[in-house]
Amino acid sequence: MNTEETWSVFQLMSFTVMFFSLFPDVALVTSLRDGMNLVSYEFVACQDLKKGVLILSEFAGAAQSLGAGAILVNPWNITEVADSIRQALTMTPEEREKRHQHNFVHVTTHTAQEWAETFVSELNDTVIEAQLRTRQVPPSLPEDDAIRRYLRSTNRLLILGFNATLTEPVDTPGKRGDQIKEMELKLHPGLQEALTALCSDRKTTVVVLSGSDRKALDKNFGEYDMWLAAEHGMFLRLTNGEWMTTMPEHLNMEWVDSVKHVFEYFTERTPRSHFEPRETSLVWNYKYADVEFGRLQARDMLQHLWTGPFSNASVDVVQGSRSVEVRSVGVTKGAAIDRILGEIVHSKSMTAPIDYVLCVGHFLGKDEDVYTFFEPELPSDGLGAARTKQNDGQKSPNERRPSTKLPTASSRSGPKSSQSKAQRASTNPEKGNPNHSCGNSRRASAEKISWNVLDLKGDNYFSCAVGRTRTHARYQLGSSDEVVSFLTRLANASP
Ligand SMILES: O=P(O)(O)OC[C@H]1O[C@H](O[C@H]2O[C@H](CO)[C@@H](O)[C@H](O)[C@H]2O)[C@H](O)[C@@H](O)[C@@H]1O
Repeated sequence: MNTEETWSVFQLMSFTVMFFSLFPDVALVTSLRDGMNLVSYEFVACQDLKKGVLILSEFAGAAQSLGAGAILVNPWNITEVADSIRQALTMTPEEREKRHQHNFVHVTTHTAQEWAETFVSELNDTVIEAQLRTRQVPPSLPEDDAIRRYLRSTNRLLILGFNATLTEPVDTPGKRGDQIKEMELKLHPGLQEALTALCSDRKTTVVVLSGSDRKALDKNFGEYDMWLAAEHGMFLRLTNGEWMTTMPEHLNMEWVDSVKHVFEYFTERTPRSHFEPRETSLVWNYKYADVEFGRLQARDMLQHLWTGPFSNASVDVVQGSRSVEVRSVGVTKGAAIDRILGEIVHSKSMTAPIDYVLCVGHFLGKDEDVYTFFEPELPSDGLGAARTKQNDGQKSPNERRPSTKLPTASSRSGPKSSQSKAQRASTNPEKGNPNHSCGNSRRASAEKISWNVLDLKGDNYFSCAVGRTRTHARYQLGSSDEVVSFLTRLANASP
């Protein structure tokens, strides 16, 4: 482009901005096909004063991002277009303001910089996914070695997932019908004895770290002497204590109502699917539905979500093999474990390092960060090098397990812990039940613990994925039945 051409483009842009800012009450974009339609964005950007209304063809690419504030029309439908013009011209100032505000936030936050960052982040996600695909299937959990090392250690930590780790397999013959009826997660009946024994061992700390809500964990594990970490670790309690929150500060939950609405819509239209509302995430689950239909519905649902509720929200969408989960950015098991560990060490007044960690779960990809948290070295295949969107606002990979010197109530207010918040849990899952009344999460002790909290000597760490072969875990087990059998062996081996 020569100087003259550059100047003409500049003049044209200035003219567009001036024109859009001063004159129109309404912009009517009726393209029959359109890649994006930049004019719509320019129009929105210029409406700070006039709050003009955008009528936008549903065939324009911009409809996906500005659809929430614009009036969307099918340009072939002349009556609809005419109606929308009337609607726009007679719209109340409040409605104009609300619609404008929604789109203005989108235009001003989705900048070129943001686009570039998202692009790189998604590229990284793709690399990680590809690496996971080609990653070798990890070997089976070496049970004998895991038991031998367990017996030799003196301060052990067992981190157990719940769903599909400690529950009965869905496909157990004769059990499927029951599961469909109840849709509720239930502890595998074969586990009670082993769990009781493991939990009552003074050298062992057991944590159930689950995406489930507090109520589900209370119901299934309330009688054991263990730690419960609900909602991917956002809520924590010792079973004889009260729930506390480990939630990062400023967790944005404004998206919840609109996503709920879409989930309810799809639940009604997908037989045997169900929707699990939690406090920090929402899950639409189609594991009992027709899988093919469920997948089609999930795809359709995601399109709805991206064009509507997600357009301005800072959320992570985690697609499971039979579920769609939406969480605020920053809600992962790996992000929470640091804070959980801090609380455990503090509460137990530990004076010796944890010398054995077993971490077993059927965790979603985003939660696999809990496996890598305890790795003494970051993976050398580059998996740890990518900073993905899910990590935004959390630790960078190189900080992934920095806290071997863990923490005190006071040291936890350092740079990393400044994201966590000691506060009373905001909502009581069982209203009216005094046993669940929310408690103060952290004792404000000034005492400092400056020894290494973890001393796993490399080999005293067993991360194990259940029913998954594409994983960052070191080992795998086929199903929760195998978990039951292993935990039973572990419990029986202890003196
Ligand atoms: O957090 P947990 O209690 O240990 O459970 C692990 C996850 O279970 C659920 O996801 C799993 O089942 C889904 C179908 O029901 C499947 O789509 C997904 O791939 C599985 O990982 C649950 O939806 C997650 O929130 C749990 O974290």
